[in-house]
Amino acid sequence: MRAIETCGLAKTVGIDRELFTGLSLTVTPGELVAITGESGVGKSTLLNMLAGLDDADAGEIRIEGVALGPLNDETRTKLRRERIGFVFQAFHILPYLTLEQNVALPLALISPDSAAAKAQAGVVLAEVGLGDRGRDYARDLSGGELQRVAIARALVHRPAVILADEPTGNLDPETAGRVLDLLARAVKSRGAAAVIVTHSAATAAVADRVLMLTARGLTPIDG
Ligand SMILES: Nc1ncnc2c1ncn2[C@@H]1O[C@H](COP(=O)(O)OP(=O)(O)OP(=O)(O)O)[C@@H](O)[C@H]1O
Repeated sequence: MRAIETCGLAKTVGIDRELFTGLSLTVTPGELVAITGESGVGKSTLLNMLAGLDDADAGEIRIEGVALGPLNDETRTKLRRERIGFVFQAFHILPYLTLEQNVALPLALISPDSAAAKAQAGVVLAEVGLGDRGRDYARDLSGGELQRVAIARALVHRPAVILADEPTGNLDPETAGRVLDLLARAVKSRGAAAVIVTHSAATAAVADRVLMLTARGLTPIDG
């Protein structure tokens, strides 16, 4: 089964500015794909489309075999909450919640069992090396630590697909390398499919494939 499958995607923004056409991408479980390309070419737009947050003008996106196009908003939101995890550059971690509460948030959207959610949050926090910090408030953490919390939160509901937009953009190279290793190991051990938008060579180094986005779609870059 393919975790992500797109075929002939096209996207126009504004009145008639065509970002790309004929874009095809297949990502299998356990595979980590890095997408690079010039500023403004449409990398973040493509991630939003893969998450069902933005519509394609042509072509189809399937997540675990389910086509996003025909789904109504409610079903799309359900699929996104249950099957997709996000990591953003700006973290989106809430400062006045504890790490445990931040990481448990995606589970709260799926199931009301808060004790189980807390336990599960503790397990992923340990996986990212923050097992003893669950009761600390997010506002007291460093940038690298916050990014690890963001990764834990993206993984906690065991999504089939992980989408990351410049996940190490704010970090120094050494911390960025450690965070990426961790993300790559988590993707592999869980058999998730990951798409990471990046300008960083360090991300490209942990990826199984690096693809360049241009107006004509995605082209492989030789490692
Ligand atoms: N809803 C919209 N209406 C008009 N223009 C848009 C819309 N969404 C995106 N764009 C434009 O589409 C282009 C692609 O944006 P996007 O953020 O996807 O680029 P990117 O490749 O991620 O860039 P960067 O590397 O700088 O983050 C930009 O020029 C942006 O201004």
